[in-house]
Amino acid sequence: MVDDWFEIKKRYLVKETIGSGGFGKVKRALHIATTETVAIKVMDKAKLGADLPRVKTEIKALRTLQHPHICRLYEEIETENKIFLVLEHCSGGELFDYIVEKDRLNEDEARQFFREICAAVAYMHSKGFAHRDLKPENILIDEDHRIKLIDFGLCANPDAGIESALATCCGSPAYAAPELVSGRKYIGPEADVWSLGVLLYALLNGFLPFDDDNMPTLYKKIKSGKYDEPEWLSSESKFLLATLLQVDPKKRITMRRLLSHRWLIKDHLAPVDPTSKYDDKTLDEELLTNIAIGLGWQRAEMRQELVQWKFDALTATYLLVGYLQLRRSQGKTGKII
Ligand SMILES: CN(C)C[C@H]1CC[C@H](N2C(=O)N(C)Cc3cnc4ccc(-c5cc(Cl)c(O)c(Cl)c5)nc4c32)CC1
Repeated sequence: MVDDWFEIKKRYLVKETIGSGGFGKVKRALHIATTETVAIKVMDKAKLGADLPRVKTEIKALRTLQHPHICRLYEEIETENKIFLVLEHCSGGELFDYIVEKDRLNEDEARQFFREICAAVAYMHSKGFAHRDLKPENILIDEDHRIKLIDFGLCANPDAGIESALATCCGSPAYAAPELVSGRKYIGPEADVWSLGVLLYALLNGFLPFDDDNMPTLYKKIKSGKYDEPEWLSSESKFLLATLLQVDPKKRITMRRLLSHRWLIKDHLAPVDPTSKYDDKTLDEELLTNIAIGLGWQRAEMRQELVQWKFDALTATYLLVGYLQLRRSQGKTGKII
C-alpha cells in the first residue's frame, strides 16, 4: 500500500480539517522549515472522476495568477492516488460568514472589500481567465482583513482569448448572469461583472437581489433584472448597482470602466489597479541568496531552479521564507505553533 502522504509529511505537520466540498478536504498544516501556516487541499483522483479536468483548470489558474488578493499556491504534489495543493492559509474565514455575522456592511467597508475583489477579477481577466463562480463563499478574509479569491475550478481560459464566447453554463444560479441562465453564448468577463453586481448587492444588503427556491422562478427574476432597493442604499450605490446588474451585457459596465467608477474611487486616492506587484516573477535576490546559503547551493543553481516556477518544495520554501521575512519586517511573527 503506497503512502500518498509520505512526501507531504516530510515537510508539513498536518493538522485538522478546516473545510470540505465535492472536491475533497482542506486541512490546516505547518510548513516545518518556516513554521508558516498553510492550507492543504487534498483530492482523491479516483473520487474526482469526471471532475479531474476542473482540478487541472484550477491548478493552471493558480500557477499563473499571482496577486495579493488571490489565494497563493505554494506547492503542488501529485501521488499515485492523490493531488495535494499547498495554499496560502486565510484565518479570517469566508466573506459569506462575515456578512451573515454583521447582517450587512456599511458602504465604507463594502467599498474596501469590493475594490480588492475588483482588483483580483480585473487582474484575472488581464491574464486571460474568467472566474465564473464569484460569490461570498469563494472569497476568504486573511489575518490582515484582506480579500483572497479562491476556488478556480470553474474558471475559463479560452485559447481564443478571454473575450471569446463561452457556452458551458456553470457557477451558482443566484450569481449567474441573464445571458448565462438563458443558455445563450456569453462572454466570461461580462458574466463576471454581473456576478460582481450580485456580490456588491449582498455586501450592502445582507441578502440576494434575485432569490427563489424554485429554479425557473429564479431564472425569470434574473432575466427581468428587477430587484428591491432597500431604503438604506445611497443613491450612489443604487447607480453603481444599476450599471452592474444590466440585463443586456452590451449595456453593462465593462471591468475597465468599473475600476475608475466614482463609487469605487470615493475616499480613495486612485482608481483600482488591475496589475499585480507579485506578477513580474523577478526573483528577490536577497531572499534567493539566503535560501541558497541555507541549503548550501550555488546562487546560480538556485536561480536556475526557481525561475522555472515548478511549484515544488523549492518554490514553496522560497515563497514561504519570503512571506516570513515580510511578516518579520511588519513585526508580525513570534506566533505560537
Ligand atoms: C465551500 N468551498 C467549496 C470549499 C471551502 C473549503 C474550506 C475553505 N476554507 C474555509 O472554509 N475556512 C473557514 C478556513 C480556510 C482557511 N484557509 C483557506 C485557504 C485556502 C482555501 C481554498 C479552498 C479551496 Cl476549495 C480552493 O479551491 C482554494 Cl484555491 C483555496 N480554503 C481555506 C479555508 C474555503 C472553501
